[in-house]
Amino acid sequence: MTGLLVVTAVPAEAEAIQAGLTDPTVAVVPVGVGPAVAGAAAARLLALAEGAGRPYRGVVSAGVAGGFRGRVPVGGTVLGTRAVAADLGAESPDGFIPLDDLGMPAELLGGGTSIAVDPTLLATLRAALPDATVGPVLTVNTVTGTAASTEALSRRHPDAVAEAMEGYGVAVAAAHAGVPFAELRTVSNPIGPRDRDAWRMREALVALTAAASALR
Ligand SMILES: O=C(O)c1cccc(C(=O)CC[C@H]2O[C@@H](n3cnc4c(=O)[nH]cnc43)[C@H](O)[C@@H]2O)c1
Repeated sequence: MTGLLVVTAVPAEAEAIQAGLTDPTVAVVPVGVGPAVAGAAAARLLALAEGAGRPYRGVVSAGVAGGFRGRVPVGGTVLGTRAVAADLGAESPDGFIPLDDLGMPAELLGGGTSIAVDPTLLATLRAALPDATVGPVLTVNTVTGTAASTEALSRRHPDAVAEAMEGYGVAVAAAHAGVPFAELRTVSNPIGPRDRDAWRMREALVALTAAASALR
């Protein structure tokens, strides 16, 4: 059994985590932006490790995220309880319909559009990061950038704390491989009308380095 696999979207996130790691068995790999590429890459890494007889004991989707105002501050740390595919479904004049509600056979939905993180992995991370905000993390294909879509997303997911673009893809890969999954994020920007000046990437990367010692 090897250590944890931590997948990030971009190298800057991987480097920030690497800088704060205390456990040498943790592997950190940048795999790309978005749920499709992150899920495909994570699935391959998990399968290669399993095939080599050294399966990872868990996989963590980590990196920066947008935070829902009033739920988590910019610079704050988030631990996901569920990875939610927030835009996987259909639009209708009456609003968004999640894929689970569209009558798909259950076996074609993998873990559904909301996948719970592993409780043991989450408990370990919570113990090491007691100040982290804990709650569902949405996975989106498009960064939310208008007041209307922020309001709609917030109404549909009143308990969600953050949105990012990879968690659900990695969670599906983990579920297929039978490997525990978790999500660790630090907040680079508030979710809302697009305002690049409000992004605090450096602050979020520093927070990622500080949180990295929890990955063990
Ligand atoms: O809009 C831009 O100009 C822009 C410039 C650089 C990067 C981006 C991104 O969209 C980065 C997405 C990347 O970071 C995560 N992330 C961070 N904040 C959010 C968010 O509010 N909503 C969704 N994803 C976010 C995400 O996981 C990606 O890996 C944009």
